[in-house]
Order: sequence, then structure tokens, then C-alpha cells
Amino acid sequence: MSAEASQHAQRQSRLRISDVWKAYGRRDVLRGADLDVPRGALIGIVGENGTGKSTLLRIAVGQLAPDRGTVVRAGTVGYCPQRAVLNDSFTVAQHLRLFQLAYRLPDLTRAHELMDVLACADSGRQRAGELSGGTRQKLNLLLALMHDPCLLVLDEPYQGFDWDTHQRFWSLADRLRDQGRSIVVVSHLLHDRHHFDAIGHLREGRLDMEEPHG
Ligand SMILES: Nc1ncnc2c1ncn2[C@@H]1O[C@H](COP(=O)(O)OP(=O)(O)OP(=O)(O)O)[C@@H](O)[C@H]1O
Repeated sequence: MSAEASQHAQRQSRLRISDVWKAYGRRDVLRGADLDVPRGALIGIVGENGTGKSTLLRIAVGQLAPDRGTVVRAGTVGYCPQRAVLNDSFTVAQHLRLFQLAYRLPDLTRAHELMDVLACADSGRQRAGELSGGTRQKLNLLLALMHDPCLLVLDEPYQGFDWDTHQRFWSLADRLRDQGRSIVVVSHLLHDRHHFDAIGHLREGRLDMEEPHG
């Protein structure tokens, strides 16, 4: 690729991970992983348990530092971690208010729209510690999306969702991608493969990019 073409590609990219390495003690988890997430792309990350998918995503959003390599992000980021970070004694509404302040949002219009999309509009007064597993996960996802980020980094975002909510999630993801957002999703579900523009298979610390129908 020429220098000009390379610069153009970088401008179009919302997330670029280059030659990232990460070890925990003596255990090498990532060994030269590369990932490019262009604007308006929905990218899946798959791989066996313990291959380093969550580690890669935590590095992607800046929560964890790589031992080597570079991560370049453009625009606002929404990160949905694999395990929800919620305060069990706060209600759903209090979580929304807290994140509204953190994101400096003028109002909660979008959060309420997302509650409708994810079918959790009735849960506002419930404490997080009393939520069902699926509703807890809906709140986890909602908190990652309520500021309408450009780059969505979602680690198994639909764990515990019923089928209807699962389908609603994909309609939402497809719509956001069509609006130009860039989305990375860790998925274990084979039947979701057709939603992705490309799939990164994490093996031996590196990502092999595959066609979704390959
Ligand atoms: N903070 C940590 N300290 C030590 N080892 C860790 C730490 N976090 C993860 N690991 C190890 O690194 C490896 C990769 O973990 P990671 O959670 O990234 O994998 P994963 O592909 O997301 O797994 P899963 O599919 O089960 O969610 C695992 O062997 C895990 O035990």
C-alpha cells in the first residue's frame, strides 16, 4: 500500500490495533494481534474460551495496557464489558442518572429509547441487585450505548437475552452500523455469523480475519 493509501485507510478507521502483545505472568495471551475496524463496519471476534478475546477488547478501549504494540481509536467509545459493573444498591434509574452525568448528556431521551428497544422500560425503579440476569445485561449494554458512541466495543453483549431481545439487539446493531458506527462484538454463537462484515478468529494470540460465510 502506498503512503497516501495507508493514510487514507487510517483516516477511515475507528479502531486500529497493530501488533499487540499481552502476557499475564508467563502466560502469553496476545502475540502480535492486528485488528482494523473501519467506519460503518460490524466485526465479530470469535475464539475458544480463554484465547484472549476479553483481553483484546480491554486493550482496545484503553482499560488495559498492552506489553507491546499500538492502539489507535477515533471518536467516542462505548464499552460493554463481559461482566456488568453495576452497583447492586442503585436502581436502574439511578444508574442512568449517574452515567448521564459522566457522559455529560443534556437528557435521557436516548437512554429511554434504548430501554424501549431492549424491552426493559419497566425496570427503572428496580435495584440492580434485584434484576434478572438478562435484565442486568440489558442495563450493562444500555449504559455502553446511551451516549451514542462512534465505536461500540461489546463483549458478549447478549448473554441471557431471550430470543426476542436477541433479535432486537441485532436490529439495533445493524441500524447503528448503517448509520456509520463501528462495532466490535465478541460472539460465541454460530447463528449470528451472518450479521458480521468480517470475523476475527483469535488463535494462538493472533487474529485471523475471515469472511462471515467462509
Ligand atoms: N487479570 C488476569 N490475570 C491473570 N490471567 C488472566 C487475567 N485475565 C485473564 N487472564 C487469563 O488470560 C487468558 C485469556 O483470558 P480472556 O478472558 O481474555 O479470554 P476470553 O477469550 O475472553 O475467554 P472466554 O471465552 O472464556 O470469555 C485466560 O487464560 C485467563 O485465565
